[in-house]
Amino acid sequence: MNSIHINETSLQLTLRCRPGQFVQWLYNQFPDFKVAGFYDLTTPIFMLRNPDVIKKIGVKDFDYFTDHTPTMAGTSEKEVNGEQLFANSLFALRGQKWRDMRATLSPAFTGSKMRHMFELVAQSAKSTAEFFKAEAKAGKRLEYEMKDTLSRFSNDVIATVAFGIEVDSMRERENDFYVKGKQMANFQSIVVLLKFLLIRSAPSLAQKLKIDLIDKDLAAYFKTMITDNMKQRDAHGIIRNDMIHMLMEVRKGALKHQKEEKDTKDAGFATVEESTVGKSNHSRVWTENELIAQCFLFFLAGFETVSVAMTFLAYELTVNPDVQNRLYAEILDTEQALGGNPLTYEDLQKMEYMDMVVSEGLRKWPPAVVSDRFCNKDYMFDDGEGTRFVIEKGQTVWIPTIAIHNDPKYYSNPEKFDPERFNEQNRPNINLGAYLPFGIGPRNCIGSRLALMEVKSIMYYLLKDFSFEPSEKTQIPLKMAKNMFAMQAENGVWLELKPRH
Ligand code: HEM
Repeated sequence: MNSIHINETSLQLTLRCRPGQFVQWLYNQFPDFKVAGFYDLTTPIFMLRNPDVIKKIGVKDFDYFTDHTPTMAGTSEKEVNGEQLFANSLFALRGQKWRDMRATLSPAFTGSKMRHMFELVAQSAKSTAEFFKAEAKAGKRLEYEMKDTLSRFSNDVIATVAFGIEVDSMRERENDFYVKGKQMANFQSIVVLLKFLLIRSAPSLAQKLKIDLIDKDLAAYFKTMITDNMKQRDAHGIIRNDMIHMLMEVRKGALKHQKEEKDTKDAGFATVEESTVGKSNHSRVWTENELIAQCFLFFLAGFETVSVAMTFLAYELTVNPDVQNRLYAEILDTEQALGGNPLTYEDLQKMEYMDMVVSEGLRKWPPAVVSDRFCNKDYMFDDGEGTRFVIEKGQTVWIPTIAIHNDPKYYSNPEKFDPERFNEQNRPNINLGAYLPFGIGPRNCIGSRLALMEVKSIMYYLLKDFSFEPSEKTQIPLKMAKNMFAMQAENGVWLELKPRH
């Protein structure tokens, strides 16, 4: 192992750099090493540079690396007070409490639950396409910045799926849910950055002050929405196939994995199989706040990531018209086979080229550029080839997803957008330690099936009626903006939707 000393915190560096570039720069410093170390001032961080090492730490030796680094939450279960939202969310929870929450929520994200939720997602996708059709009919030119446009769609999906309300952010552009949601997801605001730094540098003080990354007033707004919604449903016996319904089932102890549930790759190649942790039993009873905290996380985890995935995919389809045409042909075939019936979750899953295209989009532009793990007991790293050293309890390891996805060692000509990497013949050759859009092991993204369903649905409904074309504002090739948390194009991703009929 070799190491490098960075005289700025990684926070400072990422503020000045483009996030993907920063990770790739670090990764490229040590091309011959499986693990490289760097110091974030005095804190050592181990960067895992090898797919087999990533699988070992992420899956086989998961018990040493169950949690994320406590930069945003207390360091122990006792330190997280019941009222905090982010700290009680699945992403931030630690140890046994995380295991219990994962097992509680896992049955809500299976293929069969997604099948039920599909209608809500498809409704939002259809409504978005209808909006563009109406604009075209009114004689308007359909030139849009896609991040803004598609984040309105992903906002409406989270509103309907996680908060149980219907909003229309394409037509009512400044609706409360969208405006407040955007504020909540804005991790670049100076207040959030200061809170982040305080939690990170003085966790005990942050704990005493009950600091939470989520703003109090915004939290109150969304919390009231959820509790009112639950009361209405209780009072009137309303059942709606969404996350609130699932959480109400959790309260009754009625949400369980179905025995016959098939899991592997059912929603697409990029999904990660749920581990035994997610399928285990526990007897913990959750408070209302602990359950509501999960809806907030679904918003934070699903809003930006899904918008980024869709935006960069739209760009690639625009600059690769041959891929777009082939995908359109598959959409037409699917529509014809439907014979006038509405698209179902199963139909979407059957679209093989769509899955190849989405998998390649997530390879080239992974919305989560890096994943981390926190070592919870001393770990002897041994690659069996002479490299042995201890990763101490309290130290952090990084999985540099974007760098691995763009390393020619694993993907030849990585700059090329080539869905054929994921065709039936090539799929078995992909090392799963080198394809990590939704992370790895038991701590992988619980929402991957929902995310893929969103991306595929919107692409289906938009491409059915419009082609994606470059406009004068399209920046080719794209340049990335200096943005600490998000993958963002410098001038946005502009393109034109041209009506097909
Ligand atoms: C394309 C979209 C998305 C991408 C690329 C993405 C990626 C990720 C990644 C990389 C992780 C960390 C995994 C690890 O460390 O191994 C994660 C965790 C998580 N994601 Fe996603 N995600 C997406 C969409 C969503 C959606 C729609 C939801 C919502 C419901 C969601 C909910 C979560 C949650 C709750 C966690 C924490 C899981 C845990 O700690 O047990 N994500 N996601």
